[in-house]
Amino acid sequence: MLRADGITVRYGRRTVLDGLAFELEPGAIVGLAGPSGCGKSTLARVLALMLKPASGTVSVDGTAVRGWRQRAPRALRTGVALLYQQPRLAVDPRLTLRAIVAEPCAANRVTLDDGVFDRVGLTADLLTRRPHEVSDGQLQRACLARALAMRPRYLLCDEMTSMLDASTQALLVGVVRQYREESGAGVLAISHDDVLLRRWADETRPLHG
Ligand SMILES: Nc1ncnc2c1ncn2[C@@H]1O[C@H](COP(=O)(O)OP(=O)(O)OP(=O)(O)O)[C@@H](O)[C@H]1O
Repeated sequence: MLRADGITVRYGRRTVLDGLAFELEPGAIVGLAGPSGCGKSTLARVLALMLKPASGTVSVDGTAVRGWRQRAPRALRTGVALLYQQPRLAVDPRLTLRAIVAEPCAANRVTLDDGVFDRVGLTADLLTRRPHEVSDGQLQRACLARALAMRPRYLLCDEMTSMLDASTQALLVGVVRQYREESGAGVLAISHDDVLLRRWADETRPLHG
């Protein structure tokens, strides 16, 4: 279980999350709904151990998180993956797509399973290109491959498909669902598109700060 309790986040004087509790069960795909600006991305960043809340606790499969960002223990940090709306902001523009996918595996001494490229539909000719030589959809496939290569126990998708055309959306959602079936990972899906969310998630929960 990926669990957050009593999470409060402030940006300056503004409180965005106020004592929020949230649970993501293994094997579940939970949609997160709420108006723009209510703190969905903020919660995703807290759950991914990338943003330290002003107060509150996060635990990953029963282990309480004590350090955040680079200070989070590797086993906790690599167990939770976060995918963003804009893949171009999430990659090093100098690297090839293959290197982008391989980087976290190398840093964490995880063997890269080449099957991950097939899984997201990245062909060999795309893997030698750099981000400016591919489309947003192709780059987002690489970001998903990079996340899945680490076999996360929880996958947090923050508007992962919002910038993409319908067929790439469907492909990526299908890949995530299949990964969930095989691995029993828990998935959090954040999207403005209610229709997509209903199709994608087993249940949708409102965000109450
Ligand atoms: N780094 C930051 N510094 C200051 N304010 C921020 C920061 N990040 C987010 N905010 C503000 O906090 C509030 C919550 O932002 P957040 O991105 O979590 O909301 P959201 O529900 O994901 O919104 P959207 O659906 O529009 O993506 C917003 O008002 C936003 O402007």
